[in-house]
Amino acid sequence: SSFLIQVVTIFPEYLAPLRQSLLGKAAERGLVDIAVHDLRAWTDDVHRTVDDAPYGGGPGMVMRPEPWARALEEVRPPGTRLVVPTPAGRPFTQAMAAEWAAEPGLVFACGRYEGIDQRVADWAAEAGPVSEVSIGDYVLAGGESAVLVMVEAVTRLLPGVVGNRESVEFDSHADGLLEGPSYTRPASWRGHDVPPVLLSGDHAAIARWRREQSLRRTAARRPDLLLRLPEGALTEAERQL
Ligand SMILES: Nc1nc2cc(Br)ccc2s1
Repeated sequence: SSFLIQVVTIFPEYLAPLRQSLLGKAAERGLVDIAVHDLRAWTDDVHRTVDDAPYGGGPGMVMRPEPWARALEEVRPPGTRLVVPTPAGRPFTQAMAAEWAAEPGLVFACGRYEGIDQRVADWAAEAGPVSEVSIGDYVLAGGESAVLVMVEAVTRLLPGVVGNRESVEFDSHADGLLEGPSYTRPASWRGHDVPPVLLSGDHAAIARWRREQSLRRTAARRPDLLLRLPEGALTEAERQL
């Protein structure tokens, strides 16, 4: 059965890339179904109003709850996870992507302005899991770009979408560390040579070298990931690196 992705947004054309490339092929092969809905279809005034001034004052506008509730009541199958991208959300992680890929589908609510009336997420939690997540510590103009990112991260984990399962299993972050450097031909290129161990054919030495490169790169770029490693993930020698 195919994984059903639904997106509710006031900029449906922004989600057009979901029909391209990887996702396009997966959709053609019936592995994933994508439906994009325009929130304004559920407004009831002539101006198709989706926003209003914030209670308590403050800058900007807030998205009104009623159009969202009508949209979600119509498109969200009971029990389906609702994902709400927001700069105030929990960090989106590869673990979340893997967890969500094992579910029957997802509904994404794309906020604009200063966000969606909080009661929508509270109300939606009565009918299934709700995940308020951010894709990074920067503020976008809306949730649509975040949805493109999360849809790509989730769908590439669906069985059959990425040809080479190995490349999925050995993803960066799969063992909690960053991927080390990669090389291909030519062995010597503009005065830069491929590390000789990779041409040695000594697979044990290559594995050791790759592990060390991952550790060094993780320590340099993402020391926070090292702190999060489970007990025993690093040998004593590796901790010394
Ligand atoms: N990092 C993120 N920024 C934003 C901004 C808006 Br507006 C909606 C969702 C997100 S996720």
